[in-house]
Amino acid sequence: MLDLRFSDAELDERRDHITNFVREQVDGAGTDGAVLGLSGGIDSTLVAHLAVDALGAEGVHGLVLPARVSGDDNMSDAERVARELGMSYDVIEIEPIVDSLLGAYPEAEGDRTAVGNARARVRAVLNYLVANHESRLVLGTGNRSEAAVGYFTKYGDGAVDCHPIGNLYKAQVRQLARHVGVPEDLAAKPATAELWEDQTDEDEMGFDYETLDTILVSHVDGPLSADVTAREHGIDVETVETVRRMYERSEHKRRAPASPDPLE
Ligand SMILES: Nc1ncnc2c1ncn2[C@@H]1O[C@H](COP(=O)(O)OP(=O)(O)OC[C@H]2O[C@@H]([n+]3cccc(C(=O)O)c3)[C@H](O)[C@@H]2O)[C@@H](O)[C@H]1O
Ligand SMILES: Nc1ncnc2c1ncn2[C@@H]1O[C@H](COP(=O)(O)OP(=O)(O)OP(=O)(O)O)[C@@H](O)[C@H]1O
Ligand SMILES: [Mg+2]
Repeated sequence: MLDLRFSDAELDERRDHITNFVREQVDGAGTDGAVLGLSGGIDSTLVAHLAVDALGAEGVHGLVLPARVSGDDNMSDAERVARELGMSYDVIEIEPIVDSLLGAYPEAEGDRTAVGNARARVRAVLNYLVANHESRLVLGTGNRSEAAVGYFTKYGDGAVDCHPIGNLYKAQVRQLARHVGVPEDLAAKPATAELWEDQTDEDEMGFDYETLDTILVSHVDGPLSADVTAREHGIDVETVETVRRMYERSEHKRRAPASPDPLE
């Protein structure tokens, strides 16, 4: 497997590059700061740290948005992040909103993916309620590994104004998080979307992030063929091809919606 970790000098450079990016996005939009969802996971925790670095604690508003399936430990970690960074935050239970959607369309009851994605979309609505009301930008927390395989909800956690860590692979997210002072228990946590009970990213995707990152860097974003990637890294060629297909099939999530070509 590839070791994607940055050198110490690169870590500082990356941190500065991202904090400058956040400042430029907020200033360029003429807004007064940023809002983001805090899940207690490593992606949102890292973005919160970088955003507070960039904008100061008063420039960042956190939303902790528990659902029925959210772990209490994750929600208390999310609050801990906001408190330790000194940023303002609200805790808003989203399940009554999800229940009301299902009351309006009961056919989706029990459909794990549809309901899970609705949770992510309810969070997006709340992020934008705050963004509109307080003149803030919504910060995305997606990284390159998730984006490449479409492992996010279209117009849910994907509905954001910019992606500060959008160029980082998951291993780099963990490393930069440790570098900026994210506590080790958060930096080491297994990734979970928490859209339904006991969900973990690696179980659902069917491979681990180390394998995913290696395939992305070598094959999907890099120059190696599927066969060479598999041989060089000791990965099944089927897994390499699965990742490639996930990348191709999720192209629509990374683009603006299509319209017909103009008539000649
Ligand atoms: N070719 C195409 N061109 C244009 N649009 C296309 C399309 N194919 C599907 N679509 C549309 O896209 C929809 C499917 O996309 P979507 O609604 O996103 O749904 P889908 O990709 O099925 O599910 C989201 C996945 O992301 C995972 N996730 C979500 C949120 C957070 C995280 C996390 O890591 O925290 C992970 C979740 O566990 C699940 O595996 C279809 O219902 C259709 O509306
Ligand atoms: N309970 C929640 N409250 C607020 N925001 C949430 C909640 N659950 C998810 N989100 C938002 O959706 C984003 C996507 O979730 P995702 O699981 O990919 O990231 P994460 O939890 O920060 O890190 P990890 O992938 O390691 O679990 C989160 O970063 C966060 O912004
Ligand atoms: Mg998570």
